[in-house]
Amino acid sequence: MSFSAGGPGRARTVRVAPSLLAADFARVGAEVAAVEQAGADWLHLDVMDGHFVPNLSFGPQLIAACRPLTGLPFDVHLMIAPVDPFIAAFAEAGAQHIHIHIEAGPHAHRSLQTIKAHGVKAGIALNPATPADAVAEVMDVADLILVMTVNPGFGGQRFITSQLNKIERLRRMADATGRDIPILVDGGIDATTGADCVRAGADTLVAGTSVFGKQDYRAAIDALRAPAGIAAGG
Ligand SMILES: O=C(CO)[C@H](O)[C@H](O)COP(=O)(O)O
Repeated sequence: MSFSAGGPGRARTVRVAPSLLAADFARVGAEVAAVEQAGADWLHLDVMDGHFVPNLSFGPQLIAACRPLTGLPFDVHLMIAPVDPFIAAFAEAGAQHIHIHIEAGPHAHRSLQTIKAHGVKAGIALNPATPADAVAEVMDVADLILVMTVNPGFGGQRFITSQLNKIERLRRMADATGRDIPILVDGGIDATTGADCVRAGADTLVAGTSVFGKQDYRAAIDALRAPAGIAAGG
């Protein structure tokens, strides 16, 4: 079946953003280069603090070390609280996008403004238990929306189907702004769940296991894009 990404009546480009969390950390530079060669659109970088989420990953030093290795936009997902003291460090490390969680508080609107003041696109992320309406009052400053389709903290989890309705609602809210606001989905994304998300209104598929867990990264990225029948994004 072929369909337009981004919901009914809207033709959008589908992007694939491999999540470095699932890469071989002993070969991180080579992994970054490999997904760029394989046709990734963005590189997704998951930062975890062991407090906002029950896991640790990496910080701005690793992101800065990867920055010279690739031309891919760095899509940095901060699963940390508090967030404000660290925004400058991630901007300076070379992020093109920084997502913060609406649940991380306490002043998400200010945090998004701070990200933008650094010349970086500001994304708002929602956990699965958080309703779409929770981000209504930050839509004026959000450049991107990141819908967690698993509970954050770990790769390799099962996609939570109830998030599809939320993606539809968020697509309507994003379109109502009159601005082009990408909607990312993150967690348990493969060719099947990714296609469901694109039908619901998402346009950017964050994928860890379904890219780095495969032998052939190009085939994996192509398989994620294929159900939408749409070419690589910008
Ligand atoms: O944010 C994340 C976890 O908090 C990861 O980006 C996400 O889980 C992707 O991993 P996978 O595709 O393996 O589910």
